[in-house]
Amino acid sequence: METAIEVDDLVVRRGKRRVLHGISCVVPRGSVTGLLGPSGSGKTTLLRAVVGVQIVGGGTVTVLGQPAGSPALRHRLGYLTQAPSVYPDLTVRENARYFARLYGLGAPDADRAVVDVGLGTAATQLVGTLSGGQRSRASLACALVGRPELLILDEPTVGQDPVLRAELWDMFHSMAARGSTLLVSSHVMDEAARCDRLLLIREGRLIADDSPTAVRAAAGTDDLEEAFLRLIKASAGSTASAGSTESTASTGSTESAGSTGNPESSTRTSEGTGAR
Ligand SMILES: Nc1ncnc2c1ncn2[C@@H]1O[C@H](COP(=O)(O)OP(=O)(O)OP(=O)(O)O)[C@@H](O)[C@H]1O
Repeated sequence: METAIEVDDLVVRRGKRRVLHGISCVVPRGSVTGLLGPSGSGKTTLLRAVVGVQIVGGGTVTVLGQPAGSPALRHRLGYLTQAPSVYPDLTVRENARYFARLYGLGAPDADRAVVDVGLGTAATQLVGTLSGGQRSRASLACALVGRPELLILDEPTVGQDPVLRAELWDMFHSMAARGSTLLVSSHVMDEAARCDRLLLIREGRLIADDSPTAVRAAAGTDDLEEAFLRLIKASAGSTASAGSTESTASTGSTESAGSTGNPESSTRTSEGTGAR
C-alpha cells in the first residue's frame, strides 16, 4: 500500500484548548477515506493540518512524501473548505476558469469541472445568485479543476440532494480509480459506507481507522451508524478522565499557515478499530 498521508502523534491546540490529542493514521493512495465524527470533534482541524494551514503543537504530518504545508505540495493538493471559496461577482464558469489559469490549465479543464459537479446548466450564472448547495458545488469545481493528486474535502455534500450526493460520490470514486487520493469529512453516516477507509474521530482522538466492513465487525453490528454510536460510547469511558481537565469554552485564536513538521516522521501503522 502506497501512502498519501501519514499523521504521526499529531497534537493541535486551538485557542486555549487541546483539540487533537496525538492522532496517528495513514491514508492510502488512490483511496476515498472518510473522516467522520461528531460536531466539534476535530475533523476540520485535522484536515487543516494535512493541508498545512494549521499550527501544530506536536507530531508530524507527511503528505505525498513531504512535510504538510511544503510549497512543493501546493499544485498537488486541492482543498475544499466548509465556507465556499468562490467569487460571488463572477459566474460559475469564470470562477472555474480563473482557478484553472492559476494551475496553468485551459478553459476546457475548467468547463469539464463545472459539468462534473452538476453545474453545466448554471455555468453562466453569477455565483452570488446561486443557492447554497450550488455555491458549494461551484467551490468544489474550483478545488477539482487542477485534477490534484490529493483532494481534501471538508463536508463537500452538505446541502446537496440525495441524487446529487450519489453523483458526487460516484465522481470521487472515479477520481480515486484514476489514482487520486480523497480525504472527505462528513456528518452523514450513510456516506461512510461509500468510503474505502474510515477514520472516526471523537473529542480529538481517533477511535476507528479501518474499512467500513471491519468497523461493522468490530462494533458487532451491520448498521454503520449504530457501529459508530457503539464505538463512540465505548471510547467515551476511556477518555473521560483525560477530557475532564479541558475547558469547554473556546477562545478565538489567530492562526496562520505553517508547516506541520519534518519529513523524517517515523512510520506509523493505523490505530486499529476499537475503543480506546
Ligand atoms: N479558531 C478557533 N479557536 C479556538 N477553538 C477553535 C477554533 N476553531 C475550532 N475550534 C475548536 O476546536 C474544536 C475542533 O473544531 P473542528 O472545527 O476541527 O471540529 P469539526 O469536527 O470539524 O466540527 P464540525 O463537524 O462542526 O465542523 C472545537 O471544539 C472547536 O470549538
